[in-house]
Amino acid sequence: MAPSFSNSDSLYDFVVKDGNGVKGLMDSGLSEVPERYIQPEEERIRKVGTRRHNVPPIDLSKLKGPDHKKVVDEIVRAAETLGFFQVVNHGVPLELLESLKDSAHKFFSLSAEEKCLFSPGVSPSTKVKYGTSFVPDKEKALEWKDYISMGYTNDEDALQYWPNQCKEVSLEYLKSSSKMVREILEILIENLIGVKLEESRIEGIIGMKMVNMNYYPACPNPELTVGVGRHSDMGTITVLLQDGIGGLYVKLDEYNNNDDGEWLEIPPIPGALVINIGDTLQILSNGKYKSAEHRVRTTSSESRVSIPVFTFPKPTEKIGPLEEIVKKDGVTYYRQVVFQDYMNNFFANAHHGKNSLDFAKSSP
Ligand SMILES: O=C(O)CCC(=O)C(=O)O
Ligand SMILES: [Fe+2]
Repeated sequence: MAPSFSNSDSLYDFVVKDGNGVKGLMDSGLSEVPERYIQPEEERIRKVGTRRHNVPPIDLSKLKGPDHKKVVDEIVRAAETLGFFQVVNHGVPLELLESLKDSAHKFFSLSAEEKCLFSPGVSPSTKVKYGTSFVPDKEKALEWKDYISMGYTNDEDALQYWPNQCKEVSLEYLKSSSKMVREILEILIENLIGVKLEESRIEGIIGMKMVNMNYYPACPNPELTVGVGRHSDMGTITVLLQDGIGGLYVKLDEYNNNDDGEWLEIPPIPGALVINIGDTLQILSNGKYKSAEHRVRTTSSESRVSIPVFTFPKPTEKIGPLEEIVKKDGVTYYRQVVFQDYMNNFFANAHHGKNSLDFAKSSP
């Protein structure tokens, strides 16, 4: 029998406080989404009529060969416009991508009690967190998503504190994708300032990493809910593995000659990884590279998983437009902020498009 939640508070307790998540809600036999998940009209995602992003994925293996310059240009162009692109021959083994998706399903099929061993305050590490939605206590409508977040400090801690179902594969994913992240970042920075940044500065910009596993249960009313509301990622570069279900959208704007703010679906491509530019890189580049506004639709038929690796600056790092580019531009659009402060502000608010960047904007 479907449970009845006498009021919104008992639902909130069941999903958020007791750690049942959206998965627990669906497993309890629900046939329609509770009020608390219903998005206002303007945030709902219509599947019908949306176009797909049909630019072919960038072949990273061609960086080592006669097409080097062409591939660099493709990466730069994507970072300057959409802030989103897909890559193949990225150096992350294809079998690993399959194992990652399997292990995400394994983790989320555990009982709530087992997953709650990673809830904040219970988890053996503050870097490992099981949760639901984004910041539930700040959101009017909750997001239709559960997640496990695994912050990286060192291999030993990862193997000790990350969940058994996914620790080995996640660590391997983080390591093999990091090489590509560095390569892409170096290309983007060199294009911007004409030279390579010193090692210590690069390290500051990519010094913190985290692997997340997102789980979006099949939803009885996908037209009323969102998996993730519109947002940009706060870090430098995000690498994302999505399964074959689809539902990830990126917003077009004036940089794409599209003033209407149309949303394009990023279609799943077997073996490809999605790359997106985060707020940090928009700030460092003084606005030249665009952090991408994106969101996720829910689906009625099957559950979906996605597995991002986020690369951030170290929390103590001061980020602001690179001096070299400010000199060239003669104007600075962002102020210097300590990355920990940027993060605190990011997590203090529900998802709301690219408003996260306002925190770092220079006063006029
Ligand atoms: O599930 C996806 O495709 C994207 C998830 C996402 O945007 C995020 O975790 O920041
Ligand atoms: Fe995101």
